[in-house]
Amino acid sequence: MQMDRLYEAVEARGPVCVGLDTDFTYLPEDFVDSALTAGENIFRFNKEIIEATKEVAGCYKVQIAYYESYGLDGLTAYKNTLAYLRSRNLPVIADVKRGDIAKTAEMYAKAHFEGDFEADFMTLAPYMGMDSIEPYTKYMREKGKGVFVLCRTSNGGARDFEYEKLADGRHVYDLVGDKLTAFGRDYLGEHGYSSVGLVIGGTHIEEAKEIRAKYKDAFFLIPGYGAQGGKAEDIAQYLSKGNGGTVNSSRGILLAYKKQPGTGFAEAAYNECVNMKEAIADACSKL
Ligand SMILES: O=C(O)c1cc(=O)[nH]c(=O)n1[C@@H]1O[C@H](COP(=O)(O)O)[C@@H](O)[C@H]1O
Repeated sequence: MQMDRLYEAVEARGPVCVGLDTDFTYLPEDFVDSALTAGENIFRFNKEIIEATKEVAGCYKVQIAYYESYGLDGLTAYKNTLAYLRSRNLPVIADVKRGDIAKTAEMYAKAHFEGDFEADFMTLAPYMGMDSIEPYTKYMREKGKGVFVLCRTSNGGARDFEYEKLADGRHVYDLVGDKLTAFGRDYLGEHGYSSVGLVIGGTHIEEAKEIRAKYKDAFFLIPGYGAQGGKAEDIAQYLSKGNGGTVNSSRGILLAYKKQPGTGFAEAAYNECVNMKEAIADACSKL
């Protein structure tokens, strides 16, 4: 089961999730091979980032928009990046944020859990309701796949809908978390975490302790570290003994070389992962 595998990867290598949100403009000029396409260069860059960070990252998240924006060339880079990660036995989250009626969701599940774009996990948006989530369970049962459902996101706009209060006093994000964790209880793994995980942004911390305590069996995907301002001491509160979640940083890792003059991008990415991992471990030890 992939959620058990992710738990074990975090236990072995730490909670850092390297976000491969690779825009062509992030590539150092002297790295770009002008004989190759944008997608081919992006894939070359990703391979170096993966090789440099694979001992210090629990998993990888590949944001599909960065690849779609380069058309078929970008999607080839997306496919190659997923295949490369899977061939090295590194857990990979397809950040595709899907959400649609059940029949269409069946196709999204097929698109991202088998074939050219097969990943171990995918991100989902819950707005259309539980029948838009249900079709993914076929792949949880048959192939052990997992999903991360947006619950309380890292952006400022989280306040527009997710923080709205219901008549019973709960936030809309509480409703999402309560429903999804109840639903996920049929898919618990041996480490106590369900194949249905939640996306909990690391930038809002008011209710961190409450959220962690309430959703004990939900593994969290925690974006917002670094470029969006999330700090290790805040994020640590969403983890449970340093596990139970994976902390994403994309620009902070891919562009680390710009803050480390004289250091190549792959080594700078490694350094950033190590700093992040140590800062989170230190913050966890102080809780
Ligand atoms: O689902 C996500 O991954 C996600 C949810 C959320 O609440 N906030 C958020 O930033 N993300 C993603 O996490 C990554 C954050 O990137 P950086 O801000 O560059 O570290 C991007 O791929 C976002 O699409």
